[in-house]
Amino acid sequence: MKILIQKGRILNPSDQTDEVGDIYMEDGVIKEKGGTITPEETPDKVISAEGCYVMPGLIDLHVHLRDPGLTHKEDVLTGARAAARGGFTTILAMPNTKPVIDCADRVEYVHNKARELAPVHVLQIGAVTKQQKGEELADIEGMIQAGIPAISEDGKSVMNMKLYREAMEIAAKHDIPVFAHCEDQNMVNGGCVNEDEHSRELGLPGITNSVEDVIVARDIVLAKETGARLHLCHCSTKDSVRMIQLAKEENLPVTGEVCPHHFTLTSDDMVPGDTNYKMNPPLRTKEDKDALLKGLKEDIFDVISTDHAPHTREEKQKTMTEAPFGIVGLETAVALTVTELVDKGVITPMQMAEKMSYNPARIIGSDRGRLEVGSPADITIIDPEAEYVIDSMSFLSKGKNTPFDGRKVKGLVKATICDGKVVYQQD
Ligand SMILES: NC(=O)N[C@@H](CC(=O)O)C(=O)O
Ligand SMILES: [Zn+2]
Repeated sequence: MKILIQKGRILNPSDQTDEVGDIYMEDGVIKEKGGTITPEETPDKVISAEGCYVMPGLIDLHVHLRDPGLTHKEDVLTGARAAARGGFTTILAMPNTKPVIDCADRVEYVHNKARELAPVHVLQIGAVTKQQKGEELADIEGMIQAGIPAISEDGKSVMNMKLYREAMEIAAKHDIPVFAHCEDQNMVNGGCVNEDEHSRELGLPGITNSVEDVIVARDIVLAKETGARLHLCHCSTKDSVRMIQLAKEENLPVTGEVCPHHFTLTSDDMVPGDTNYKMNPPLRTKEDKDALLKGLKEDIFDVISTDHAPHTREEKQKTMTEAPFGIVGLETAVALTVTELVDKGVITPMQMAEKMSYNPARIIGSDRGRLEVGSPADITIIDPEAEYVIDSMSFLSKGKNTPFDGRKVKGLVKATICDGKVVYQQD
């Protein structure tokens, strides 16, 4: 397969180049880049990218594929198709499945299924403890042998610090990152939304900032002591921003991510009773959101991830206290990032390419996330000027649970190319 992309705005974080030109790829590898390219042989496909960003294929470090066991919500194939439509060429699957991915066989199950069916790269993350019970360590080294890019107990925190530190030591020894969902399991105490005037008004149990902050602090301390690379998932509080900044000033191996819903919405936007505004961590206050925006602008946050968390309509029709936490994100992340961050001047298009591709690649030690001659042809083409209304019924994901249905946005994925093959093209 030979593909020529013409006249795009090529954004390459690895050498910070931002220039209009062509890219030519053959057999899954970028062969030529820049200027006007006239290939010797006729390409199989020519894509006009005039007025579009051409970025290294987006990488989402935080996706719930629900496979095995909860495939009525999502499976490897539907999740990967949604990813391709959302501009992602690599996604990392969290291990809170049924059963939990806590041993090599289960990692291999996902990797084999993805290799066979998925249009994009799927990397399975391993759990920290067996069955995510927080009692004994999972077979971390076995899973590393099977190719996990990271370990995570996402969905909860490992509350036993001694056990967690042992896991961090193993991660440090093998130089894989620990992805941390920061939530004190005792302090959360049945909370379902942010603790503030809205939770009090609606009589809903609240989640304080300290539920997140104490674990962020704890995990940074443990990363400092063990040397483990710590990646803080879905940061939502203003103090988490300050703590990551402090850790970076000390040159600790700490990175942080923010999800589009947390930089777009606050608890003021919640529609009472609408469980599509219920996710973990919860939508916080304007003060918190402003701190996240500052953290994104100043590169305190390295990553934008989706925390794509599909649930069924039936489950999401339950009450605010009973419905599960989580919203889908793979098919709205690009638009929300363009609309809320790039268009408003919070971050540049180059920073978008860094936070959605280059930095995630570096965190997992991948050579992707760059547009260089000789690198794998994982490429995302985005029209930043295209305006449209988000329609959850058009999602390829099985999950339609989003608070952004009907929202007017800018920024459309025109095409996603993975290993030199067009895996999605907008028609
Ligand atoms: N974020 C969520 O609200 N839910 C996630 C778990 C998680 O990422 O914490 C899920 O698995 O549904
Ligand atoms: Zn989480």
